[in-house]
Amino acid sequence: MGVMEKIKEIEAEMARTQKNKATNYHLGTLKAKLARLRNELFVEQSGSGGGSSTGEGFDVARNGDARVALIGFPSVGKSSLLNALTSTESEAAAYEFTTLTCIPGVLNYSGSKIQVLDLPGIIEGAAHGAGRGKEVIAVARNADAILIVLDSMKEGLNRHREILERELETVGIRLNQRPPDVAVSKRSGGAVRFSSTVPQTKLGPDPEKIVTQILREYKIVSADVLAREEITVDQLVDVIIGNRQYKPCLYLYNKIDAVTIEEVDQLARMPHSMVGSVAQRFNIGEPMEDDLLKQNLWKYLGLTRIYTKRKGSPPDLEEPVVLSDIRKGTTVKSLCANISTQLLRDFNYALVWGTSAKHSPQRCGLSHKLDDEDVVQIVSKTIKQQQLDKNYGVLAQEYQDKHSKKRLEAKKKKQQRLRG
Ligand SMILES: Nc1nc2c(ncn2[C@@H]2O[C@H](COP(=O)(O)OP(=O)(O)OP(=O)(O)O)[C@@H](O)[C@H]2O)c(=O)[nH]1
Ligand SMILES: [K+]
Ligand SMILES: [Mg+2]
Repeated sequence: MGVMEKIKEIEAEMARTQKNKATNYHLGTLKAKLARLRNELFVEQSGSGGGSSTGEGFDVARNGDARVALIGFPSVGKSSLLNALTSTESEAAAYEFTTLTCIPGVLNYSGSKIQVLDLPGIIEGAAHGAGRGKEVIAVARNADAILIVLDSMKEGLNRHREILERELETVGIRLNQRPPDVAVSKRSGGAVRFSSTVPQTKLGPDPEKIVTQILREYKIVSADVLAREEITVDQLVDVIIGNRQYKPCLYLYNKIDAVTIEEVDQLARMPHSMVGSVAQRFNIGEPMEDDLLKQNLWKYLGLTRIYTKRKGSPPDLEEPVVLSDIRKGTTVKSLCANISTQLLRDFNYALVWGTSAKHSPQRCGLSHKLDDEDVVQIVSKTIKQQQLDKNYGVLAQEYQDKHSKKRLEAKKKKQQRLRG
C-alpha cells in the first residue's frame, strides 16, 4: 500500500471513530501516525522533481529587511496589492491564474524595506503539487511572514481560509503559533518518562501512556520528555519531527467595496485579520497614517528600528538599522552583527536611550533586548584592550596547536602499535 492510501485509510478511520474519553488514546495514536505519513510524503516530494532541489521554489534573491509572501486563491487581488504597495508592476486581470511566477517588489515603510512576493494563486491540493502549488508553498516556507489574501465577494470564504491553512500546515508551516515548550531527550535505555511543570488536560487520562505511544510511532523507545506548558498531541508530534516553521500570518479580506457593511463587520472580527480594498485604496496605500496594512505587516514581522549615534553627535534618524525579532533577534548583539563583524569583535559596551533602558542612557551588554526606536551608541574596546585580546588570541592559538600536535603524535603511535 502506498503512503497516500495509508493516509486515506487513517483519515477514514479517524472520521469513523467517535470523539470521547474512551477513544482519546486511540485517536491520539492515529493522529501521530497520520502526521508521520504526511511528513514522509512531503519529504519524499520535496526531494524529487517539481521545484528546485534547494526547496526554495521560485528562485528570487532576498532583498530588504524582511520578506512577506502573498498567498491566496486565484484572482483575489494579490497582484493588484503588490502594485499598490510597491513600485513593481505585476499584471492584474479579471481572469484566474494571471500570475504564473514569483514577482518581487519592495515596500518602504518608516525607514525599513520589506520585500513583498506576488505569487500564482493556489488551490486545494497545492501542497501535493496541484498547479504550481508546491513551489508557491516553498516560498511561503522561506518568508518571514505570510499575508493570506482572501476575496470578500466569494462564497465559502471560511472554507477558503481553512483550505489555505491546511495546505500550509501540510508542509510543516505553523501559523501564529510559538514553538511548543517541550523537550524530548533521547536516552540509551529505559522507558519513556514524561514530566510536566503544569497539569496536562489535552493528553487524556494517562499522558505518559499516550506520549510513549506517540514516540514509539517515531521509533523512540527511551527518552525523557519534559513539558513546560500544556500541549496537544499535534504539538508533541511537531517537536519530534522537528522541521516545523513557525510564521506570523496576517489575513487580508480584500474587495470589501463589493460587499455589505454587515459582512465587512463580521470579517473584520476574524482572528489575525483585517479588511480592505485595493481598488478603493481603503486601509491600503497612501497616506501612511491610514495604511492599516503596512502598520499590521510591520507589527507581524516584529521589526524594530534602532537609531545609532556616534559620541558627541545626534542620532541618525534618517537611516535606522532594522532588526527582526523573528529572524536574528533584536538584542544589542544582533545590532552589532548587523552593522559589521568588526564592531561585534571590538564591542565593549553600549549606551542605550529609549523604552528598553531603565534610565537614559543605560550601559548595556550584548544580550540587552532593544525596543523599537531606541537610540544606541556602541563603545568599542580601547586599542589597549584590543591588544590584550589579540595577545590572548595568539596564546590560545599556540596552546591549541601544541595540543593538536600532541594528539596527532599519540594517534600515530597508536596506529603504529596496532600495525606492529
Ligand atoms: N472590486 C474589487 N476588485 C478588485 C480589488 N482588488 C482587485 N480587484 C480585481 O480582482 C481581479 C483580480 O485581480 P488580480 O490582482 O489579478 O488578482 P490575483 O490574486 O493576482 O490573481 P491571479 O494572479 O490570477 O492569482 C482584477 O480584475 C482586479 O481588478 C478590490 O479591492 N475590489
Ligand atoms: K487574476
Ligand atoms: Mg496575480
